[in-house]
Amino acid sequence: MVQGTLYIVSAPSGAGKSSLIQALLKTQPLYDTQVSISHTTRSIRPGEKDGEHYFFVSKDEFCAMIENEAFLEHAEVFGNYYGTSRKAIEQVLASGVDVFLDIDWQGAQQIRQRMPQARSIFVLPPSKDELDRRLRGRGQDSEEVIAKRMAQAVAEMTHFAEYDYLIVNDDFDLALSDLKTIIRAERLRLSRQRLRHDGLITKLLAD
Ligand SMILES: Nc1ncnc2c1ncn2[C@@H]1O[C@H](COP(=O)(O)OP(=O)(O)OP(=O)(O)O)[C@@H](O)[C@H]1O
Ligand SMILES: Nc1nc2c(ncn2[C@@H]2O[C@H](COP(=O)(O)O)[C@@H](O)[C@H]2O)c(=O)[nH]1
Repeated sequence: MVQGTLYIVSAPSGAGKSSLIQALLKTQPLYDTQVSISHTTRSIRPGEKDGEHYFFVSKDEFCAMIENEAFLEHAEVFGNYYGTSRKAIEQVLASGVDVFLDIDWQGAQQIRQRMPQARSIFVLPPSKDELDRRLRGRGQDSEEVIAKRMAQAVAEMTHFAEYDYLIVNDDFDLALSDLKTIIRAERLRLSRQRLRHDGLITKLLAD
């Protein structure tokens, strides 16, 4: 079985990374691509479901998971804790499915150290004004939370060069097409194709 590829997607809050990942998943079968569901201590937003958008846990539960080394990576973002379950990711990758992580730059650095084979994508907004408009347009965060996220946006964006790919999410369909192209190219990488088509290559090269 060829291992799935782990994709890290980061962006300043509101740039559209979750929307892009969700749109991509609609075009891919579940047996090919899945998104990781993180654990978080942040409060649940209207419309969010526990176990679907996040696993919403208390700080004590989160700390216990850190102690039990249950996270592949974890970080404090905008005053809340977020983490990626090690077991869930390892199981899905082992079954050959590609997994997307919607995580911040701190988590991305931890994953790169532990899994250098992971691929990473940074999503930029077309402008700061548009980022602000999208955060407000989403209508899910208070003024205080929006201000905190805008204040952190530049700090997040300074890490763009650490990523393998850069997508500017101005026109959504174009950005989605860029994301699909990246996935397609990664799947066509010689090393993966060789593993996948080992039998065929052996036959073709036989005398
Ligand atoms: N290309 C686009 N043009 C206009 N609006 C967009 C575009 N992409 C996303 N949006 C909208 O911007 C808002 C923020 O998008 P989204 O929630 O996907 O951002 P995010 O980067 O995942 O944020 P967070 O890190 O806070 O989870 C949403 O209302 C979404 O519909
Ligand atoms: N390091 C991690 N960052 C994560 C994880 N899950 C989400 N995030 C990032 O947090 C912010 C805010 O998300 P929101 O849902 O509260 O808007 C965003 O940048 C996410 O990418 C995680 O498991 N680890």
